[in-house]
Amino acid sequence: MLEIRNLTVAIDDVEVLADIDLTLPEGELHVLLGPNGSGKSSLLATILGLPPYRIVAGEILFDGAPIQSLPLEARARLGIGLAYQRPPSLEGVTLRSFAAAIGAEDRLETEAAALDLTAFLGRDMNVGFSGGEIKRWEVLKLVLQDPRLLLFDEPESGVDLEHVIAVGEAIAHAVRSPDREGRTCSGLVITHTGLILNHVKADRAHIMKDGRILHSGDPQALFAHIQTDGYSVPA
Ligand SMILES: Nc1ncnc2c1ncn2[C@@H]1O[C@H](COP(=O)(O)OP(=O)(O)OP(=O)(O)O)[C@@H](O)[C@H]1O
Repeated sequence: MLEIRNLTVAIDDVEVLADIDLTLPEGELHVLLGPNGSGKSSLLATILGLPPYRIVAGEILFDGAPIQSLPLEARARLGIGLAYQRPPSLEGVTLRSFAAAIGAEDRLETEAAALDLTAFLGRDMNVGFSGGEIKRWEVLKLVLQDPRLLLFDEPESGVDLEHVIAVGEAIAHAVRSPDREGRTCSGLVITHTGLILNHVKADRAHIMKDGRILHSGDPQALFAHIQTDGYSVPA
């Protein structure tokens, strides 16, 4: 579904990603691991086409076609969606009105209940939400958008241990179920804590460092390696 080849990306003249190669097949869920500032969020933002990231070299293929020249809106229409690390507040837009605006009212109650957000549906987006509530709504928002390629930037950070289960199950369900047109989805999830790995059966993990993919392999094995030996290449 997603193929990234030799991707180098800069902000102004500063390189933030270098020679990234990553293949995410249809139906798979991969995780990105790596220290602060290693380029994980930059990679997700570049896939979606967010500013200020500038592709210096390489290409991003979605369903075999290059998308790096397409504007963000066109990539979203192709079915690429991102749950942001730090989403903004939006006064005057309730969760219910957002769901109506994207034609997802029919699924709102069920999906909101799964993430324990039923009581929030009349509130303005993220206004006065706690840190964990913001992250749960961010996951729900992406689920409601029903993308084919789901990108999650630290979806469980700040989420309490009970609700991490709900977040993990919502991600697993969204990635492993077909979209509304019956097409297979894929997911890419950034995690520091690894908690999400207990609830999402990830197919592959990639360790990023200094803007590069250092190593790829089995998610549980790589996470265990990081806990003992840090972000290094396993022997
Ligand atoms: N808009 C920007 N302007 C300047 N520098 C930026 C910008 N966005 C990212 N960077 C820099 O690019 C590097 C990679 O940042 P990025 O957010 O991708 O890291 P990350 O791996 O997601 O980190 P974390 O785990 O802390 O979220 C960092 O050094 C960061 O300061």
